[in-house]
Amino acid sequence: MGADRTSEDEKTVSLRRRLADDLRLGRLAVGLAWRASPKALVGVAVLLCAQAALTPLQLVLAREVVNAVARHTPAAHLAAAQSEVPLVGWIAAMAATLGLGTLLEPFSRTCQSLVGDRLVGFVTGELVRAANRWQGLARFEDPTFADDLERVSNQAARSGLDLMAYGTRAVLMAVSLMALCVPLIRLSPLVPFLLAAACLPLLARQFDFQTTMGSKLYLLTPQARTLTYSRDVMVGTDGAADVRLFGLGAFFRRRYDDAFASSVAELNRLRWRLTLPMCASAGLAAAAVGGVFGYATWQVATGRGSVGDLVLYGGTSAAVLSTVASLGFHIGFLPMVFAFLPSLDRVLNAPPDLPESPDPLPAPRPIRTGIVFEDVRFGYPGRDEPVLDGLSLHLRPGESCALVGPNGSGKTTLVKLLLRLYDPIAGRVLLDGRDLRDYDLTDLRRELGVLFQDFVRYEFTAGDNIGFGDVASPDRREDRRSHLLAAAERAGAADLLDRLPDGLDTQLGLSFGGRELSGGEWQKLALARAFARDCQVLVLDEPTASLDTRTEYDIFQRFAQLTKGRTAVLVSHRFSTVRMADRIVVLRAGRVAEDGTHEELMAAEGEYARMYRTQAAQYLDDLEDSGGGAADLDIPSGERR
Ligand SMILES: Nc1ncnc2c1ncn2[C@@H]1O[C@H](COP(=O)(O)OP(=O)(O)OP(=O)(O)O)[C@@H](O)[C@H]1O
Repeated sequence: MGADRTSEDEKTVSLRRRLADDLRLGRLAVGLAWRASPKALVGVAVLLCAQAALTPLQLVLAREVVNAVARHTPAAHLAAAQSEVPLVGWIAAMAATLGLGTLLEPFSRTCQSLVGDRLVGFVTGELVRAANRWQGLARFEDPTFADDLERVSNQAARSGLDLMAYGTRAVLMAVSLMALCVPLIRLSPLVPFLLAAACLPLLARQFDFQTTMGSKLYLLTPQARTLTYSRDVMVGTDGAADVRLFGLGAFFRRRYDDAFASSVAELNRLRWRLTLPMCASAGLAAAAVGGVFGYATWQVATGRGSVGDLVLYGGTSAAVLSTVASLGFHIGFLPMVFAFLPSLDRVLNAPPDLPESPDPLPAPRPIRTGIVFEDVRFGYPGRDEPVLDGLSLHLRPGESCALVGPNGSGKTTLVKLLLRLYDPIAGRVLLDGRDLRDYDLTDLRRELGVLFQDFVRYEFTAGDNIGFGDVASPDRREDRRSHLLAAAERAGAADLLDRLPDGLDTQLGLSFGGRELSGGEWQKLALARAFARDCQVLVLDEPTASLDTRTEYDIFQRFAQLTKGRTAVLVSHRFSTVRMADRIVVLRAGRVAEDGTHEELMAAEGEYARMYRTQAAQYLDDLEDSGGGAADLDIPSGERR
């Protein structure tokens, strides 16, 4: 007995919590709609109320018209009847309500579209605002969060309006159902109850249909994302060449069709499973309405009611049936909206993904003691083994350090920790002796310039592609163009700008009819972007991978000057590039395996020396072909082939 009561109490508490949660989510969604478009939202609510009030009003007016006409039959009295004020008044009122109904419908739809469009724009704005607050990468790489983002973009964005519109309609329909029952009481007090009993199963089935379909759609989000991904591979520019050259079109099409068919088949199975019992319930409700109409006809025929009453009872019963049917749909839609609201909540109210210090320090300027990795351990979520495991390294200010190591040894991961795109699982990354987590992240990032291996090709102007490295101070720089040109010059992109029809103002990329660049040309602009930043730490991940040997050689010649006064971290497999650095660090198994100058590592005859010799031979061949020379590179004869 006591246990039963405890479980009942628990149920009540959990129900209360759910209700409180749903209320909070509802407030969030409607609040967004309100902030997006308050006036139009009020307009929608008023119009919906007016529309809902019209149906019972029209039925009452119809009864009055018919009764007034019936009072004047036979036909000889009709002319007199038409001149009567009440009849004319009823007809005019009836016509007015019909006209108003016709008028309100498009008006109401337009208002809803207006709120809908504004709401989608507003929620997207909020989404971008929220995304800008997330400073790390982990959240963007989490597939569960990606599902939430998909739901917000597709289903949840309009939820505030949907809740408002469907909720208001449902309430008004319930009120109008009650209003419709009033005249039926006159027919017999039992009639509304019998009708309600016969219509309830239909209401329940409609509700069940909507909620079950809503949950299914929610669960199918990962499949929907897979479909979108496959579609993008097939019709997007990224996969266009591969798909054609490897003949992948039919293959992907089949995979897409299969995945699509299996999702749709699941939905259809469910639809049919829910529709058949719904039809049975609808049949029961229709039979009840028919019964009421038959009973009303018998009453009128036996002199216990007017012809107008017959119209009223018949119309009312039919209106009850159609109202119940759409009430089920409207109420059922609400849990479907609620199913997607937690995603909206999780996305818009996601806490900061990287812990923020309550009292953050400004980034040091200048950096005095440098950057220290102190026994750092880091692994990506979902992977058992760590990528970095007990890594320790000191990057001194003003020093350039190259990271080398086999694929997957953690070079890029290390620089991402340095840029605080992730936090270590154990150990610390220190800047001037303080944990990176103690600094104001925005301020810290101002001191970091970066060129990633998979740099972004912005389909904007060439000037934007460079200037995005320095958006913090575009207005302060009066000499912005010369600043961008100087960055381009340092990255070896000056010739490229000369060749572009509008120089810095040339639109790039094919999506908007701009000029397409080669991989190396894009990389030069990305390098210029990194150089455009007035920062103290420069991170260059494979900066010369796509550059021709000549350009790489030029950069090599000026590297010390380009990184002067900055701490530079260089990740590269090209030993010609690696040699530019003051110091070289070899990573293996998540730790520092070798550390020293080029000469020291060559003398140590370790893995670095072996890899360098293998590559130097090939590089020298390339350089001779492009007009450079081994002498320029200062490669001692002992290091050559
Ligand atoms: N975002 C990520 N999520 C999960 N695992 C990742 C992620 N990025 C990298 N990894 C894994 O971490 C390991 C180290 O990757 P990282 O990119 O740091 O290596 P790298 O030394 O820079 O390699 P490369 O020389 O090929 O550029 C790899 O095994 C990779 O699969």
